Amino acid sequence: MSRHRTRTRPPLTLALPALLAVAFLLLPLAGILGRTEWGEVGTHLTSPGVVEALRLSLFVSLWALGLSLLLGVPLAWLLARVPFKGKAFVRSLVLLPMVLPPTVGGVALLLGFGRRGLLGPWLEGTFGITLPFHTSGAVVAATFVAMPFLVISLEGALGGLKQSYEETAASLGASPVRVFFTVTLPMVAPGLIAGAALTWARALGEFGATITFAGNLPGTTQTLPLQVYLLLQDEPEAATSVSLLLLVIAMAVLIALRGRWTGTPAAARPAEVRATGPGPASADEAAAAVADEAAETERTPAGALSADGGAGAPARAAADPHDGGRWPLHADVTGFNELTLDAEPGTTIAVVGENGAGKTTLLRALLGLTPRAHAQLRLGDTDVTALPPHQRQVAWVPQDGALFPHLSALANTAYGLRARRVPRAEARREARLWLERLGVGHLAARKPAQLSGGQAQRVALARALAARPRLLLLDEPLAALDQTTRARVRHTLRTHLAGFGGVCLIVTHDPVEAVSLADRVLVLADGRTLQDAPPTEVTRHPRSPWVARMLGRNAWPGTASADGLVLPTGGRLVVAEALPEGSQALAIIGPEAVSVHRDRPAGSPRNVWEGSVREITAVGSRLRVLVASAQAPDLVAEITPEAAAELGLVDGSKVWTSVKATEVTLVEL
Ligand SMILES: Nc1ncnc2c1ncn2[C@@H]1O[C@H](COP(=O)(O)OP(=O)(O)OP(=O)(O)O)[C@@H](O)[C@H]1O
Repeated sequence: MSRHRTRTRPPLTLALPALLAVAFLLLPLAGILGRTEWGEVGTHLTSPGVVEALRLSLFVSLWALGLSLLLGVPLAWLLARVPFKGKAFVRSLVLLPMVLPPTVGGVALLLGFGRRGLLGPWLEGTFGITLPFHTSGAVVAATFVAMPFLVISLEGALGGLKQSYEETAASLGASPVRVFFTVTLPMVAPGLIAGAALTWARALGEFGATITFAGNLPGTTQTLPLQVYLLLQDEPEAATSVSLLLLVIAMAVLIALRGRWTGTPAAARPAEVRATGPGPASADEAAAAVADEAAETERTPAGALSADGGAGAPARAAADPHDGGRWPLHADVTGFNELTLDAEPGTTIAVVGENGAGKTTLLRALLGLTPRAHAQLRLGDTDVTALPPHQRQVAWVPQDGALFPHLSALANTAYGLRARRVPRAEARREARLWLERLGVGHLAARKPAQLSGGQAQRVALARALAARPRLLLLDEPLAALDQTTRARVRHTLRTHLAGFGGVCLIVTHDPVEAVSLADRVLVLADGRTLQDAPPTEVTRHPRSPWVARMLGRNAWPGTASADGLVLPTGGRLVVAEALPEGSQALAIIGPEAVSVHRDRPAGSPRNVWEGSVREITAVGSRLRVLVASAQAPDLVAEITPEAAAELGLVDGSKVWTSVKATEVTLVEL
């Protein structure tokens, strides 16, 4: 869709009333400007009465702002974050002073806090405070009408803030208070500043509630708006000058905010990610990637700068900043996930499974961030089950990295160390070391918005590793990267995970990642373990059609018979090594084991089907041919482009496929 809208002439029926509305709003302002006696403005505004009222107005409005911040910030936080009964009522209560006529507000304040009001006698008896006819009364009146601006603006900003920022900060070791002051508050700052400015401007202009509740005593409660009202009777020119002053202040606030009062935190935008499609989907590619990376690893000593490390990393980057601890993992997870996980220090486990299988829920349970699943978790000798997320030493890299947008790459990376009270200089030095190890040392001063998707991911990883975790959780760490960057970062990741003394869980949908990065593949289905085995075992004997297909294999479920498998369609598959008859099984056929022929093949293969080519796709230097048949499920064959040309294969070609019985592996389900 084009980003440029064609300029169209607005329909007259809309344009006319809209213009009238603008004129309606503009005319009174023009009146003030037109009637101002410009030569006298200085005299009017410096008269003792006006100076006194201005001083009082500033005093009252700043106090009202202070009170609004003190009470309104927690209230906005409560409304945005905590589910509780009666929230709609509280929100209406907050908004009420905005729609209530201010004089009614003043009456209500009198009946609540006045001398004969509900709380007044107690305030007077206990503290000697009498609000009406006192400056404090003017402050209360201004706070009453102005605080809603702060609360709704901040609530909007907090609501728009993705919680993964705060959760990541907690996983890096920051206490809730630290998270609030170092992440939440800076990220909602635009909303907070806008709300505060509007609150102040509203308090400065308050009239009705103040005159009703606090009276109109010069020097005590007579603020500028009240003075304007008085001056209008005796000195209309002076009233115009003071009105002009208030108008200028109000306009200045609005112009400074430029519409930011909607409260959307500008900083909430995650670092731009250059997303591309999912990764290659064949086990061969995975194997090729492993081979490539093994070669790379040979050339790159562990701990040294990676292949993509960026030029000029200093030699000290080769020092190992891992603190040398070894933390085996034991987890019993209950709830949506029902599984037990044991892993030796240094194990990398790829967590795979269909959408909704419970991968993210498992990670969040280990972090202690979800009530949907509970993890009894032991890391090394420490049982961390009862500890809050920030004390578990479980670092989490969510899918989008969740780099704090208001901090530089360096400050992001140092965040976990600072949270653990490492002195600033040392934390920054160690953070720089990690950035260099991950090949992004030269980007230390950049903000996340100035990083590419790949760079941001590496910074996020550096940040997690720098926090000295005992368990590392990576949620699709490479999903957002293009193929080339993905291969590089994968290599970097492997190098650094090799030195990590804890367990690392990587959620992935990419078979290359699962096979090449992990020592074990944990396959989840409905929150439970379907398979937990080394990648080679999962590739050879996948225990679910989904995993098999994810790894690029053909997977046909069926019922074991004496010589092979009976397919649900009624067809048969002959295998060399049969399973006990009647058991449910999965036949795994590598696409390279499927032969494609133009005519029915003669000779040994017993599994022969007639079909037609439905799709031909290129995968690396080979072609994958999808053949549909009436007698068997769809079958993918992998052949060379030369073979395809010889056979004259195009979409729709009639072909025969065959698979030797020895090439089929049956896996009992
Ligand atoms: N907050 C929640 N409340 C209720 N159900 C939820 C919540 N979050 C997730 N679920 C459900 O729990 C199940 C597991 O979700 P989870 O996000 O862990 O799956 P996943 O394996 O990570 O999926 P994906 O690959 O799509 O990210 C899904 O059925 C999902 O709909």
